[in-house]
Amino acid sequence: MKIALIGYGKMGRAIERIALGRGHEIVCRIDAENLSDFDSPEFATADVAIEFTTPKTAVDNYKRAFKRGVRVVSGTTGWLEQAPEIMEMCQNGEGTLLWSSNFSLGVNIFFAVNSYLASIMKAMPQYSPSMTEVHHVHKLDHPSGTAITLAEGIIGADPAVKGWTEQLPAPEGMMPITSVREGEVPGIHTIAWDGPADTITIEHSAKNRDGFALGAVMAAEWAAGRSGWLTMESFMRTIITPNTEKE
Ligand SMILES: NC(=O)C1=CN([C@@H]2O[C@H](COP(=O)(O)OP(=O)(O)OC[C@H]3O[C@@H](n4cnc5c(N)ncnc54)[C@H](OP(=O)(O)O)[C@@H]3O)[C@@H](O)[C@H]2O)C=CC1
Ligand SMILES: O=C(O)C1=N[C@H](C(=O)O)C[C@H](O)C1
Repeated sequence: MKIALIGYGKMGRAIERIALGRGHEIVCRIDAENLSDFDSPEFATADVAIEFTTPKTAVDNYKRAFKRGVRVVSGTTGWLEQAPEIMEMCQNGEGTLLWSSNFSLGVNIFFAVNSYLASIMKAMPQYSPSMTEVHHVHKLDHPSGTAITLAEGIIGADPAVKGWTEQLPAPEGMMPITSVREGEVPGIHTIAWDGPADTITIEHSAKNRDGFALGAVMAAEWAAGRSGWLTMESFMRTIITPNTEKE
């Protein structure tokens, strides 16, 4: 598969290493200094562009790729207020995007465990949830995209949790999310359901960026040949329950 990289930072480089190891070809590397390469013939040959840049640049990058007819797999976080516009473009046939707040297969399993736990806790009003995420000091957004996805999983499964907040103490019915930035931590997400007699805690801790990069390349392999608004849930179903994908 021919891959264009948009963003050649920590994730772009990890993805390049994993993609080459899986036999793919990198046809183009676009970073902040060479945005004109979106117009290059090499970029247009890509089966898929993998985009990991910044909250402020992701949406423009999607639109530039869509104009060249190149589908995008993106993990950039912090741009979701513009998601309805991009989703509509994809649903109208103007582009293809698979976005996920976290491409790690382990985190995607954790998403399912989190929603399942929340669906059980719906019957246990004596427990209330809170979340902490820890990342490296270079991270531009908070809370992390993964924390927002986890919060949405809890809110969708337990009607007693009305929303999430970064405010402490949290208003009644709101789940607090605390963001910690320290050193070079790749990413830790912890959810605690606290009750009067005990606390139930689940946690995902990334050891490095390889899990994110491998998941992004595998998702790109799946996305090549598909079009529209693609989801990580659909891709994960092909791994977890391989013969039941509905499309
Ligand atoms: N979904 C997931 O699984 C994961 C998501 N992420 C997210 O991915 C994003 C990137 O993370 P990471 O690689 O660690 O960040 P880095 O800062 O290491 O890399 C970002 C790169 O994007 C470049 N860049 C900036 N503006 C543009 C632009 N307009 N077009 C192309 N490239 C540009 C930067 O160049 P320069 O430095 O010159 O400005 C930099 O090289 C973040 O939003 C992060 O939260 C991270 C890990 C996993
Ligand atoms: O910025 C990062 O590094 C990460 N960002 C993603 C997020 O915001 O959830 C995913 C991962 O936790 C690493």
